[in-house]
Amino acid sequence: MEVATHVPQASIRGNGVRFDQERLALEIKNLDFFYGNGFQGLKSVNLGIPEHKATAFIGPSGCGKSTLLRTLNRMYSLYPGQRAVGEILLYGKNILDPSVDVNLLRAQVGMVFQKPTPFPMTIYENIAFGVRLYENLNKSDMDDRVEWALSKAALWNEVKDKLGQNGLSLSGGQQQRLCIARSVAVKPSVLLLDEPTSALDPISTGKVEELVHELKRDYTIAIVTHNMQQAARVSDYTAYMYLGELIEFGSTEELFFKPKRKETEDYITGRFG
Ligand SMILES: Nc1ncnc2c1ncn2[C@@H]1O[C@H](COP(=O)(O)OP(=O)(O)OP(=O)(O)O)[C@@H](O)[C@H]1O
Repeated sequence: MEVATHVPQASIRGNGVRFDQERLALEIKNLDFFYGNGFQGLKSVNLGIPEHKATAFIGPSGCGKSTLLRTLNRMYSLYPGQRAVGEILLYGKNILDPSVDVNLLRAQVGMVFQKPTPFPMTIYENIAFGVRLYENLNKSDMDDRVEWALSKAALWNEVKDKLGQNGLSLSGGQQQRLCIARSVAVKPSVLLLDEPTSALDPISTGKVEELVHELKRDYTIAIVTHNMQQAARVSDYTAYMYLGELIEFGSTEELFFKPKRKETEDYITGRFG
């Protein structure tokens, strides 16, 4: 796979933001998205997502946050008639190219959904099942991988004595961390989190937020959230969207404290949305 080089000094990405010396995991170029009924969900989105950072997508309900996230591993292509036009470069390779193997893509770009979705199988199998699709590990290596993934998702200590129990027997917050472990187990480079805490209690939410901080050391994270405080807590960069357009993108601090666009300021300050 082609590897993107460091972005040159003062290069411009995503509505004017500068990424001095940031390496981009994903570059979205002139992206339009159409639902099966012809509705245009994204309009000419240009955005660079820096490697090993957390980037939040915020904006009012229906602005296209989830639509954008679902283009990044072509999740939309499970639905007939939906199409993305433009380019999404993952380390320089266009994932919208029809020759891309979407199963391999989804291992490289993992996704965690709003509601925890463990498989109805044991905790161990929840992790091992996905790994077996891509790798042929012996029992001892698979045991190590399961422990590694559960540790990465800060769940190992809570489940190490009950790996044979059904994943659905865990609490909601534990189930969500199990889903994160399942994505991590296949060693992705990017993790997409679609409102990962909206079904969780505050303590579980805090654990998942802490996890985002830990995980971005090894993975690039894109997170959709309707909660601005959460975006401010977990992300390094924030994209504000409205009606399918990317209105403003910048460091989270700048976007929240010194937004460049009036629309962003109105949303952040609660005058709109
Ligand atoms: N399957 C679909 N067919 C047609 N239009 C759709 C479909 N799914 C979503 N949309 C429309 O696309 C737009 C963007 O939806 P999307 O789910 O990306 O918004 P969002 O910003 O994630 O919203 P929320 O915060 O409410 O989850 C909305 O106007 C929505 O009605």
